[in-house]
Amino acid sequence: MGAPGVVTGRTRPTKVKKQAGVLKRKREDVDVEKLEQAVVDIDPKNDKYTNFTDLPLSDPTKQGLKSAHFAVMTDVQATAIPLALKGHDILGAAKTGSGKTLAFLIPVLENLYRLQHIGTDAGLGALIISPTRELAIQIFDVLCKIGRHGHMFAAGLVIGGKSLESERQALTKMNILVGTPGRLLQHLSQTVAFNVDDLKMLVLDEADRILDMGFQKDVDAIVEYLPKERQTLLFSATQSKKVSDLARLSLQEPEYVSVHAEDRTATPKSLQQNYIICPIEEKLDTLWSFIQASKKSKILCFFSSAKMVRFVYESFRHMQPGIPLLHIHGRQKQGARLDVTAKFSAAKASCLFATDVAARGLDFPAVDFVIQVDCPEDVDTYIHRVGRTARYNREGRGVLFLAPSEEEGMLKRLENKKVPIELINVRQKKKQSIKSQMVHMCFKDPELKYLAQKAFITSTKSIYLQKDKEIFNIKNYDLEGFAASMGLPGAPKIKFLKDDGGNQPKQQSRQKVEVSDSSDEEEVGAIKAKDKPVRTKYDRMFERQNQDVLADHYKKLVRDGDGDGTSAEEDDFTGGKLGAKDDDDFLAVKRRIPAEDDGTNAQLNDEDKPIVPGGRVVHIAGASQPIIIDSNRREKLLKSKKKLTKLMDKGKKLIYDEDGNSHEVYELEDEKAFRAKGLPEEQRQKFIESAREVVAQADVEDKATAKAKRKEKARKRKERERNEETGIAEVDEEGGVQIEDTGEDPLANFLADAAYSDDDDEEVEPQPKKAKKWFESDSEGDERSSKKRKKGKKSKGTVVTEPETLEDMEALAAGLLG
Ligand SMILES: Nc1ncnc2c1ncn2[C@@H]1O[C@H](COP(=O)(O)OP(=O)(O)OP(=O)(O)O)[C@@H](O)[C@H]1O
Repeated sequence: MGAPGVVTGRTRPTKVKKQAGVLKRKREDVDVEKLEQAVVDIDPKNDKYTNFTDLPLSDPTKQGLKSAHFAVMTDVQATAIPLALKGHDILGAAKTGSGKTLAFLIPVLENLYRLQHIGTDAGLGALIISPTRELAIQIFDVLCKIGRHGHMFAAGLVIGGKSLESERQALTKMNILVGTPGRLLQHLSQTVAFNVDDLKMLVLDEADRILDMGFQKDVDAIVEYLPKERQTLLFSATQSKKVSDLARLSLQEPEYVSVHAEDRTATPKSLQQNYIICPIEEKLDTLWSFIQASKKSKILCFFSSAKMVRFVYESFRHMQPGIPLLHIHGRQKQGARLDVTAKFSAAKASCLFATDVAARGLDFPAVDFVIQVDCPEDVDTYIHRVGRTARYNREGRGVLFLAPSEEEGMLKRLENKKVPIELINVRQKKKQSIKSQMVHMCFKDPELKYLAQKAFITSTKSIYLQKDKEIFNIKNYDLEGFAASMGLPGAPKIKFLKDDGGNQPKQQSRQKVEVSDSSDEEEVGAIKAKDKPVRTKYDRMFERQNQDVLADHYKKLVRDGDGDGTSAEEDDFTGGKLGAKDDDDFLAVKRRIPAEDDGTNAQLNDEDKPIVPGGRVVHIAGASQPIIIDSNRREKLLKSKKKLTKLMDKGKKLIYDEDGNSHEVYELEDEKAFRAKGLPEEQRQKFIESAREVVAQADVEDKATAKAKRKEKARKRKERERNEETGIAEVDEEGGVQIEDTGEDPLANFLADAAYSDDDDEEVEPQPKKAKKWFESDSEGDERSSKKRKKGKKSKGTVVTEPETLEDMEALAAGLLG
């Protein structure tokens, strides 16, 4: 078995090797005949198988199982493998972590082996479909693990992420393929050489998920390509015997392998399941406190939206929780998702925040706790989420957070599906409040605040869109409190339609939205893109709604025709987990773009009628020329404000003469008139002469003005000094010296004086340097105080005159001492 996309098998370059190959082939033929007989002899109803070695398996498979230390079969393996070896179609339902992967992989290897469906010419023999890329990779890894010891199949993984071309070349040589529905369908419809006519087996892991609404179309289309005569195996922890599904997949008399019916619980025995009552506004406090109390554990926390996952991850990370945090959701790039799964698998203590993209099938080793922070949409989702712990007889704990209004409905449903769960209480002593930290972080970091707003909206929206209204009723949640718990100053405005869900399109499962969202480029994107018209950022901008939920100014921007729609958030917001169609039904606030101001300024008038064949003429405000719309591309141009501005006339710069007539900046004179005035050189000289005279005259005027100004200033200065000398100065309340108000700003005076002081000429009278009197430095303070003393500060606001007579001096002294 080889690496993804690489054909494995042996090459035979030399004669000796060729002979060895022939011998080997013969030995295999003998082996195959024996095996065939042994399989015919199997009696699944009566025989009891315990170990893998009890089954008629090929040597390479036995070796592979042995080297991976798989010896004793699990219940589902012991029941399903014998039936599948005999070629039966199977509907397999067994608990999470019970070993379903081997229950279908072993029959795949064995049945193809016995048919000798091997080598590049044999074509595709088995197709294994998984709902997520991570799960497909995991299945492929197990296939390689047990198939690498002597099997010569070519096996490949088709999940996207690589170029179609490179996958295409390898694809045509594969015997076994593991893939996600979207990418597989893409190859089936586009890769001509991909031949599935001889397909022997089709396997659907997490079959209920693959057959539900999210993948329905893709899977039906894939099945159309496959031969009807084939063996089909369907496995899931939450499998049902839906007749419609059986018909869709042309199952023939399927064997129903249901292992958990016997012990009367739908979940593993080694799993301890509890729930706590936790109002929505206390979820973050409770989760934080829980993490603080379990820093040495491996914890997996589920949320209903990718934005919430991001918000909790980012905010908790800032608060340094003392345990490595990770996050995974469908909007991450494939590389990042794989990195996270690898890190969480390898970690001893870690906390992973996840959406339901990690709910199914993933086999993280030794997870201690699964915390369902947001209530799952249904019991099946609960079972898959909680099944990430307590796998293959190991112990594990699941804790479900239920809002008071969710309790009754959810418990009823869990009980109906045989899920044993008990109420526990949170120790109030251990509970910490992180509200103030959240507020502080959101205040300090606008990006986090914005993320909080988006997380609030998607979480609320996800509750609102739940189909099970008995459990989820948006009116029962304290949304203001919820927003406050996230550090937001108030709940972002979201208007729900009066029609409270009655007209909702039948709710798509949240998982589905998440998963299909996760695979923007690869899984579904390429196929679905075909059905949808191409939408540009500008299109999305005009279609966007409810923008005022996040920013009032944005609406204003759009009304002003100023938004360019290129904000980084745009994709995030419109491409969120819940699709644009949901937005229409969910949010009442529509962006209003008046027809006359719709951002295009294109006014279609009477002349819109086609006057040229195949086109119509449109006049654009501000453009001198009409444009002809004769193609879709041109039609789109009308919607693009940016492109339209290019068509508009550029403005002209004008100057106005004394009579108020406008002229262009450069106006060309009539040539005849110009020549009549004389030779160009003479005209130039004349012009220079006249300009020189004008400049000289202006110079004389300027000098006179400057001189007059200086004289005036000198006069004012003298006057001030005279005033001072005659004592028209006051001592202000603070004890500072204040000039009598002359109606001029002393600072302005000072600056003006300084400006002129540089170019003082002989006409300017010498300036006594007293200006600093009003703006002194610290050292000058002493001088001032001595002067004050000289003038005699008697009391605040009292005008004091210089003592002239002896009596005056005695009176001043008495005042100073008194
Ligand atoms: N016979 C076996 N002996 C020992 N370990 C086994 C055996 N079969 C499976 N396991 C181990 O049990 C774990 C769970 O197996 P697997 O992932 O196939 O479970 P599953 O039933 O597909 O779970 P889920 O429903 O969550 O997808 C794996 O780690 C696998 O290696």
